[in-house]
Amino acid sequence: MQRQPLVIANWKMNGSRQLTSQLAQALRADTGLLNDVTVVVCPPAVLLPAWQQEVFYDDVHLGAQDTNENSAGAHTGEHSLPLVSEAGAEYVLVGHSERRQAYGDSDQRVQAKVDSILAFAGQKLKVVLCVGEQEHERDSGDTVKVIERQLATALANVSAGQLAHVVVAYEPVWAIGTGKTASPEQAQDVHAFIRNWLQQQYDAAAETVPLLYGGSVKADNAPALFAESDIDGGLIGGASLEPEAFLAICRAAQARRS
Ligand SMILES: O=C[C@H](O)COP(=O)(O)O
Repeated sequence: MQRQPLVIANWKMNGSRQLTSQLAQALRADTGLLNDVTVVVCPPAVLLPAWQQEVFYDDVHLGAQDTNENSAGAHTGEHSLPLVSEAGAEYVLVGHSERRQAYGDSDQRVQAKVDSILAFAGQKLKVVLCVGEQEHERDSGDTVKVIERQLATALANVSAGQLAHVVVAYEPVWAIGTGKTASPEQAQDVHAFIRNWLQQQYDAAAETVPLLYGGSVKADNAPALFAESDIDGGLIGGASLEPEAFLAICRAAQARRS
């Protein structure tokens, strides 16, 4: 099955209004690219309104880096689904390793967030579920066990019908921001495992789920990663802050269509 390539920029706690204009202009200058590749930008939440002004043609899609599982209330510093949705987000990252490791996002909390996003306003938001093993878990041969646990918990309440609103991003923790990319073969092995696991749980619905690779993706390694059969695109951190590099990565994803 041909899935539309998908590339997501995760700016993390970086970026500015100026970079918003620069990246939006660079992306919009290549209209063919945006027809072939779904491009999503997840800036810090305070920059979503600036991005909303830049993408009035809906050619670039917006996402939030995280949300709280509650719809409102006394949660100082947090952002709710109604707030990020009103600010233009169509996608929400959930379970990024930086949230899991530094901000208390356990498997159970990730599950609660997934459930709240899919229940929100008639399923208008898409979940980008991040999974990945730490270096010591890979070294001890536990990669698949960790990924399976993360998938099984996060998707425990997700039906086959809801799967159309789910993207899975495989991000080996040891490859994030380190310059140590998984080899295309290592990444493809885990993506194939994820695809098979989804097929066992959801049958044919699993075929529609985009599987992204994240972890030190750059312009030079993207073509080989995106040439793998189960790597439908990428979740890009550092390189998404450099318009030329990010465009080159998007073009590497576009090549999947030829
Ligand atoms: O969300 C993005 C990932 O954490 C990858 O970050 P990176 O491209 O800087 O390694």
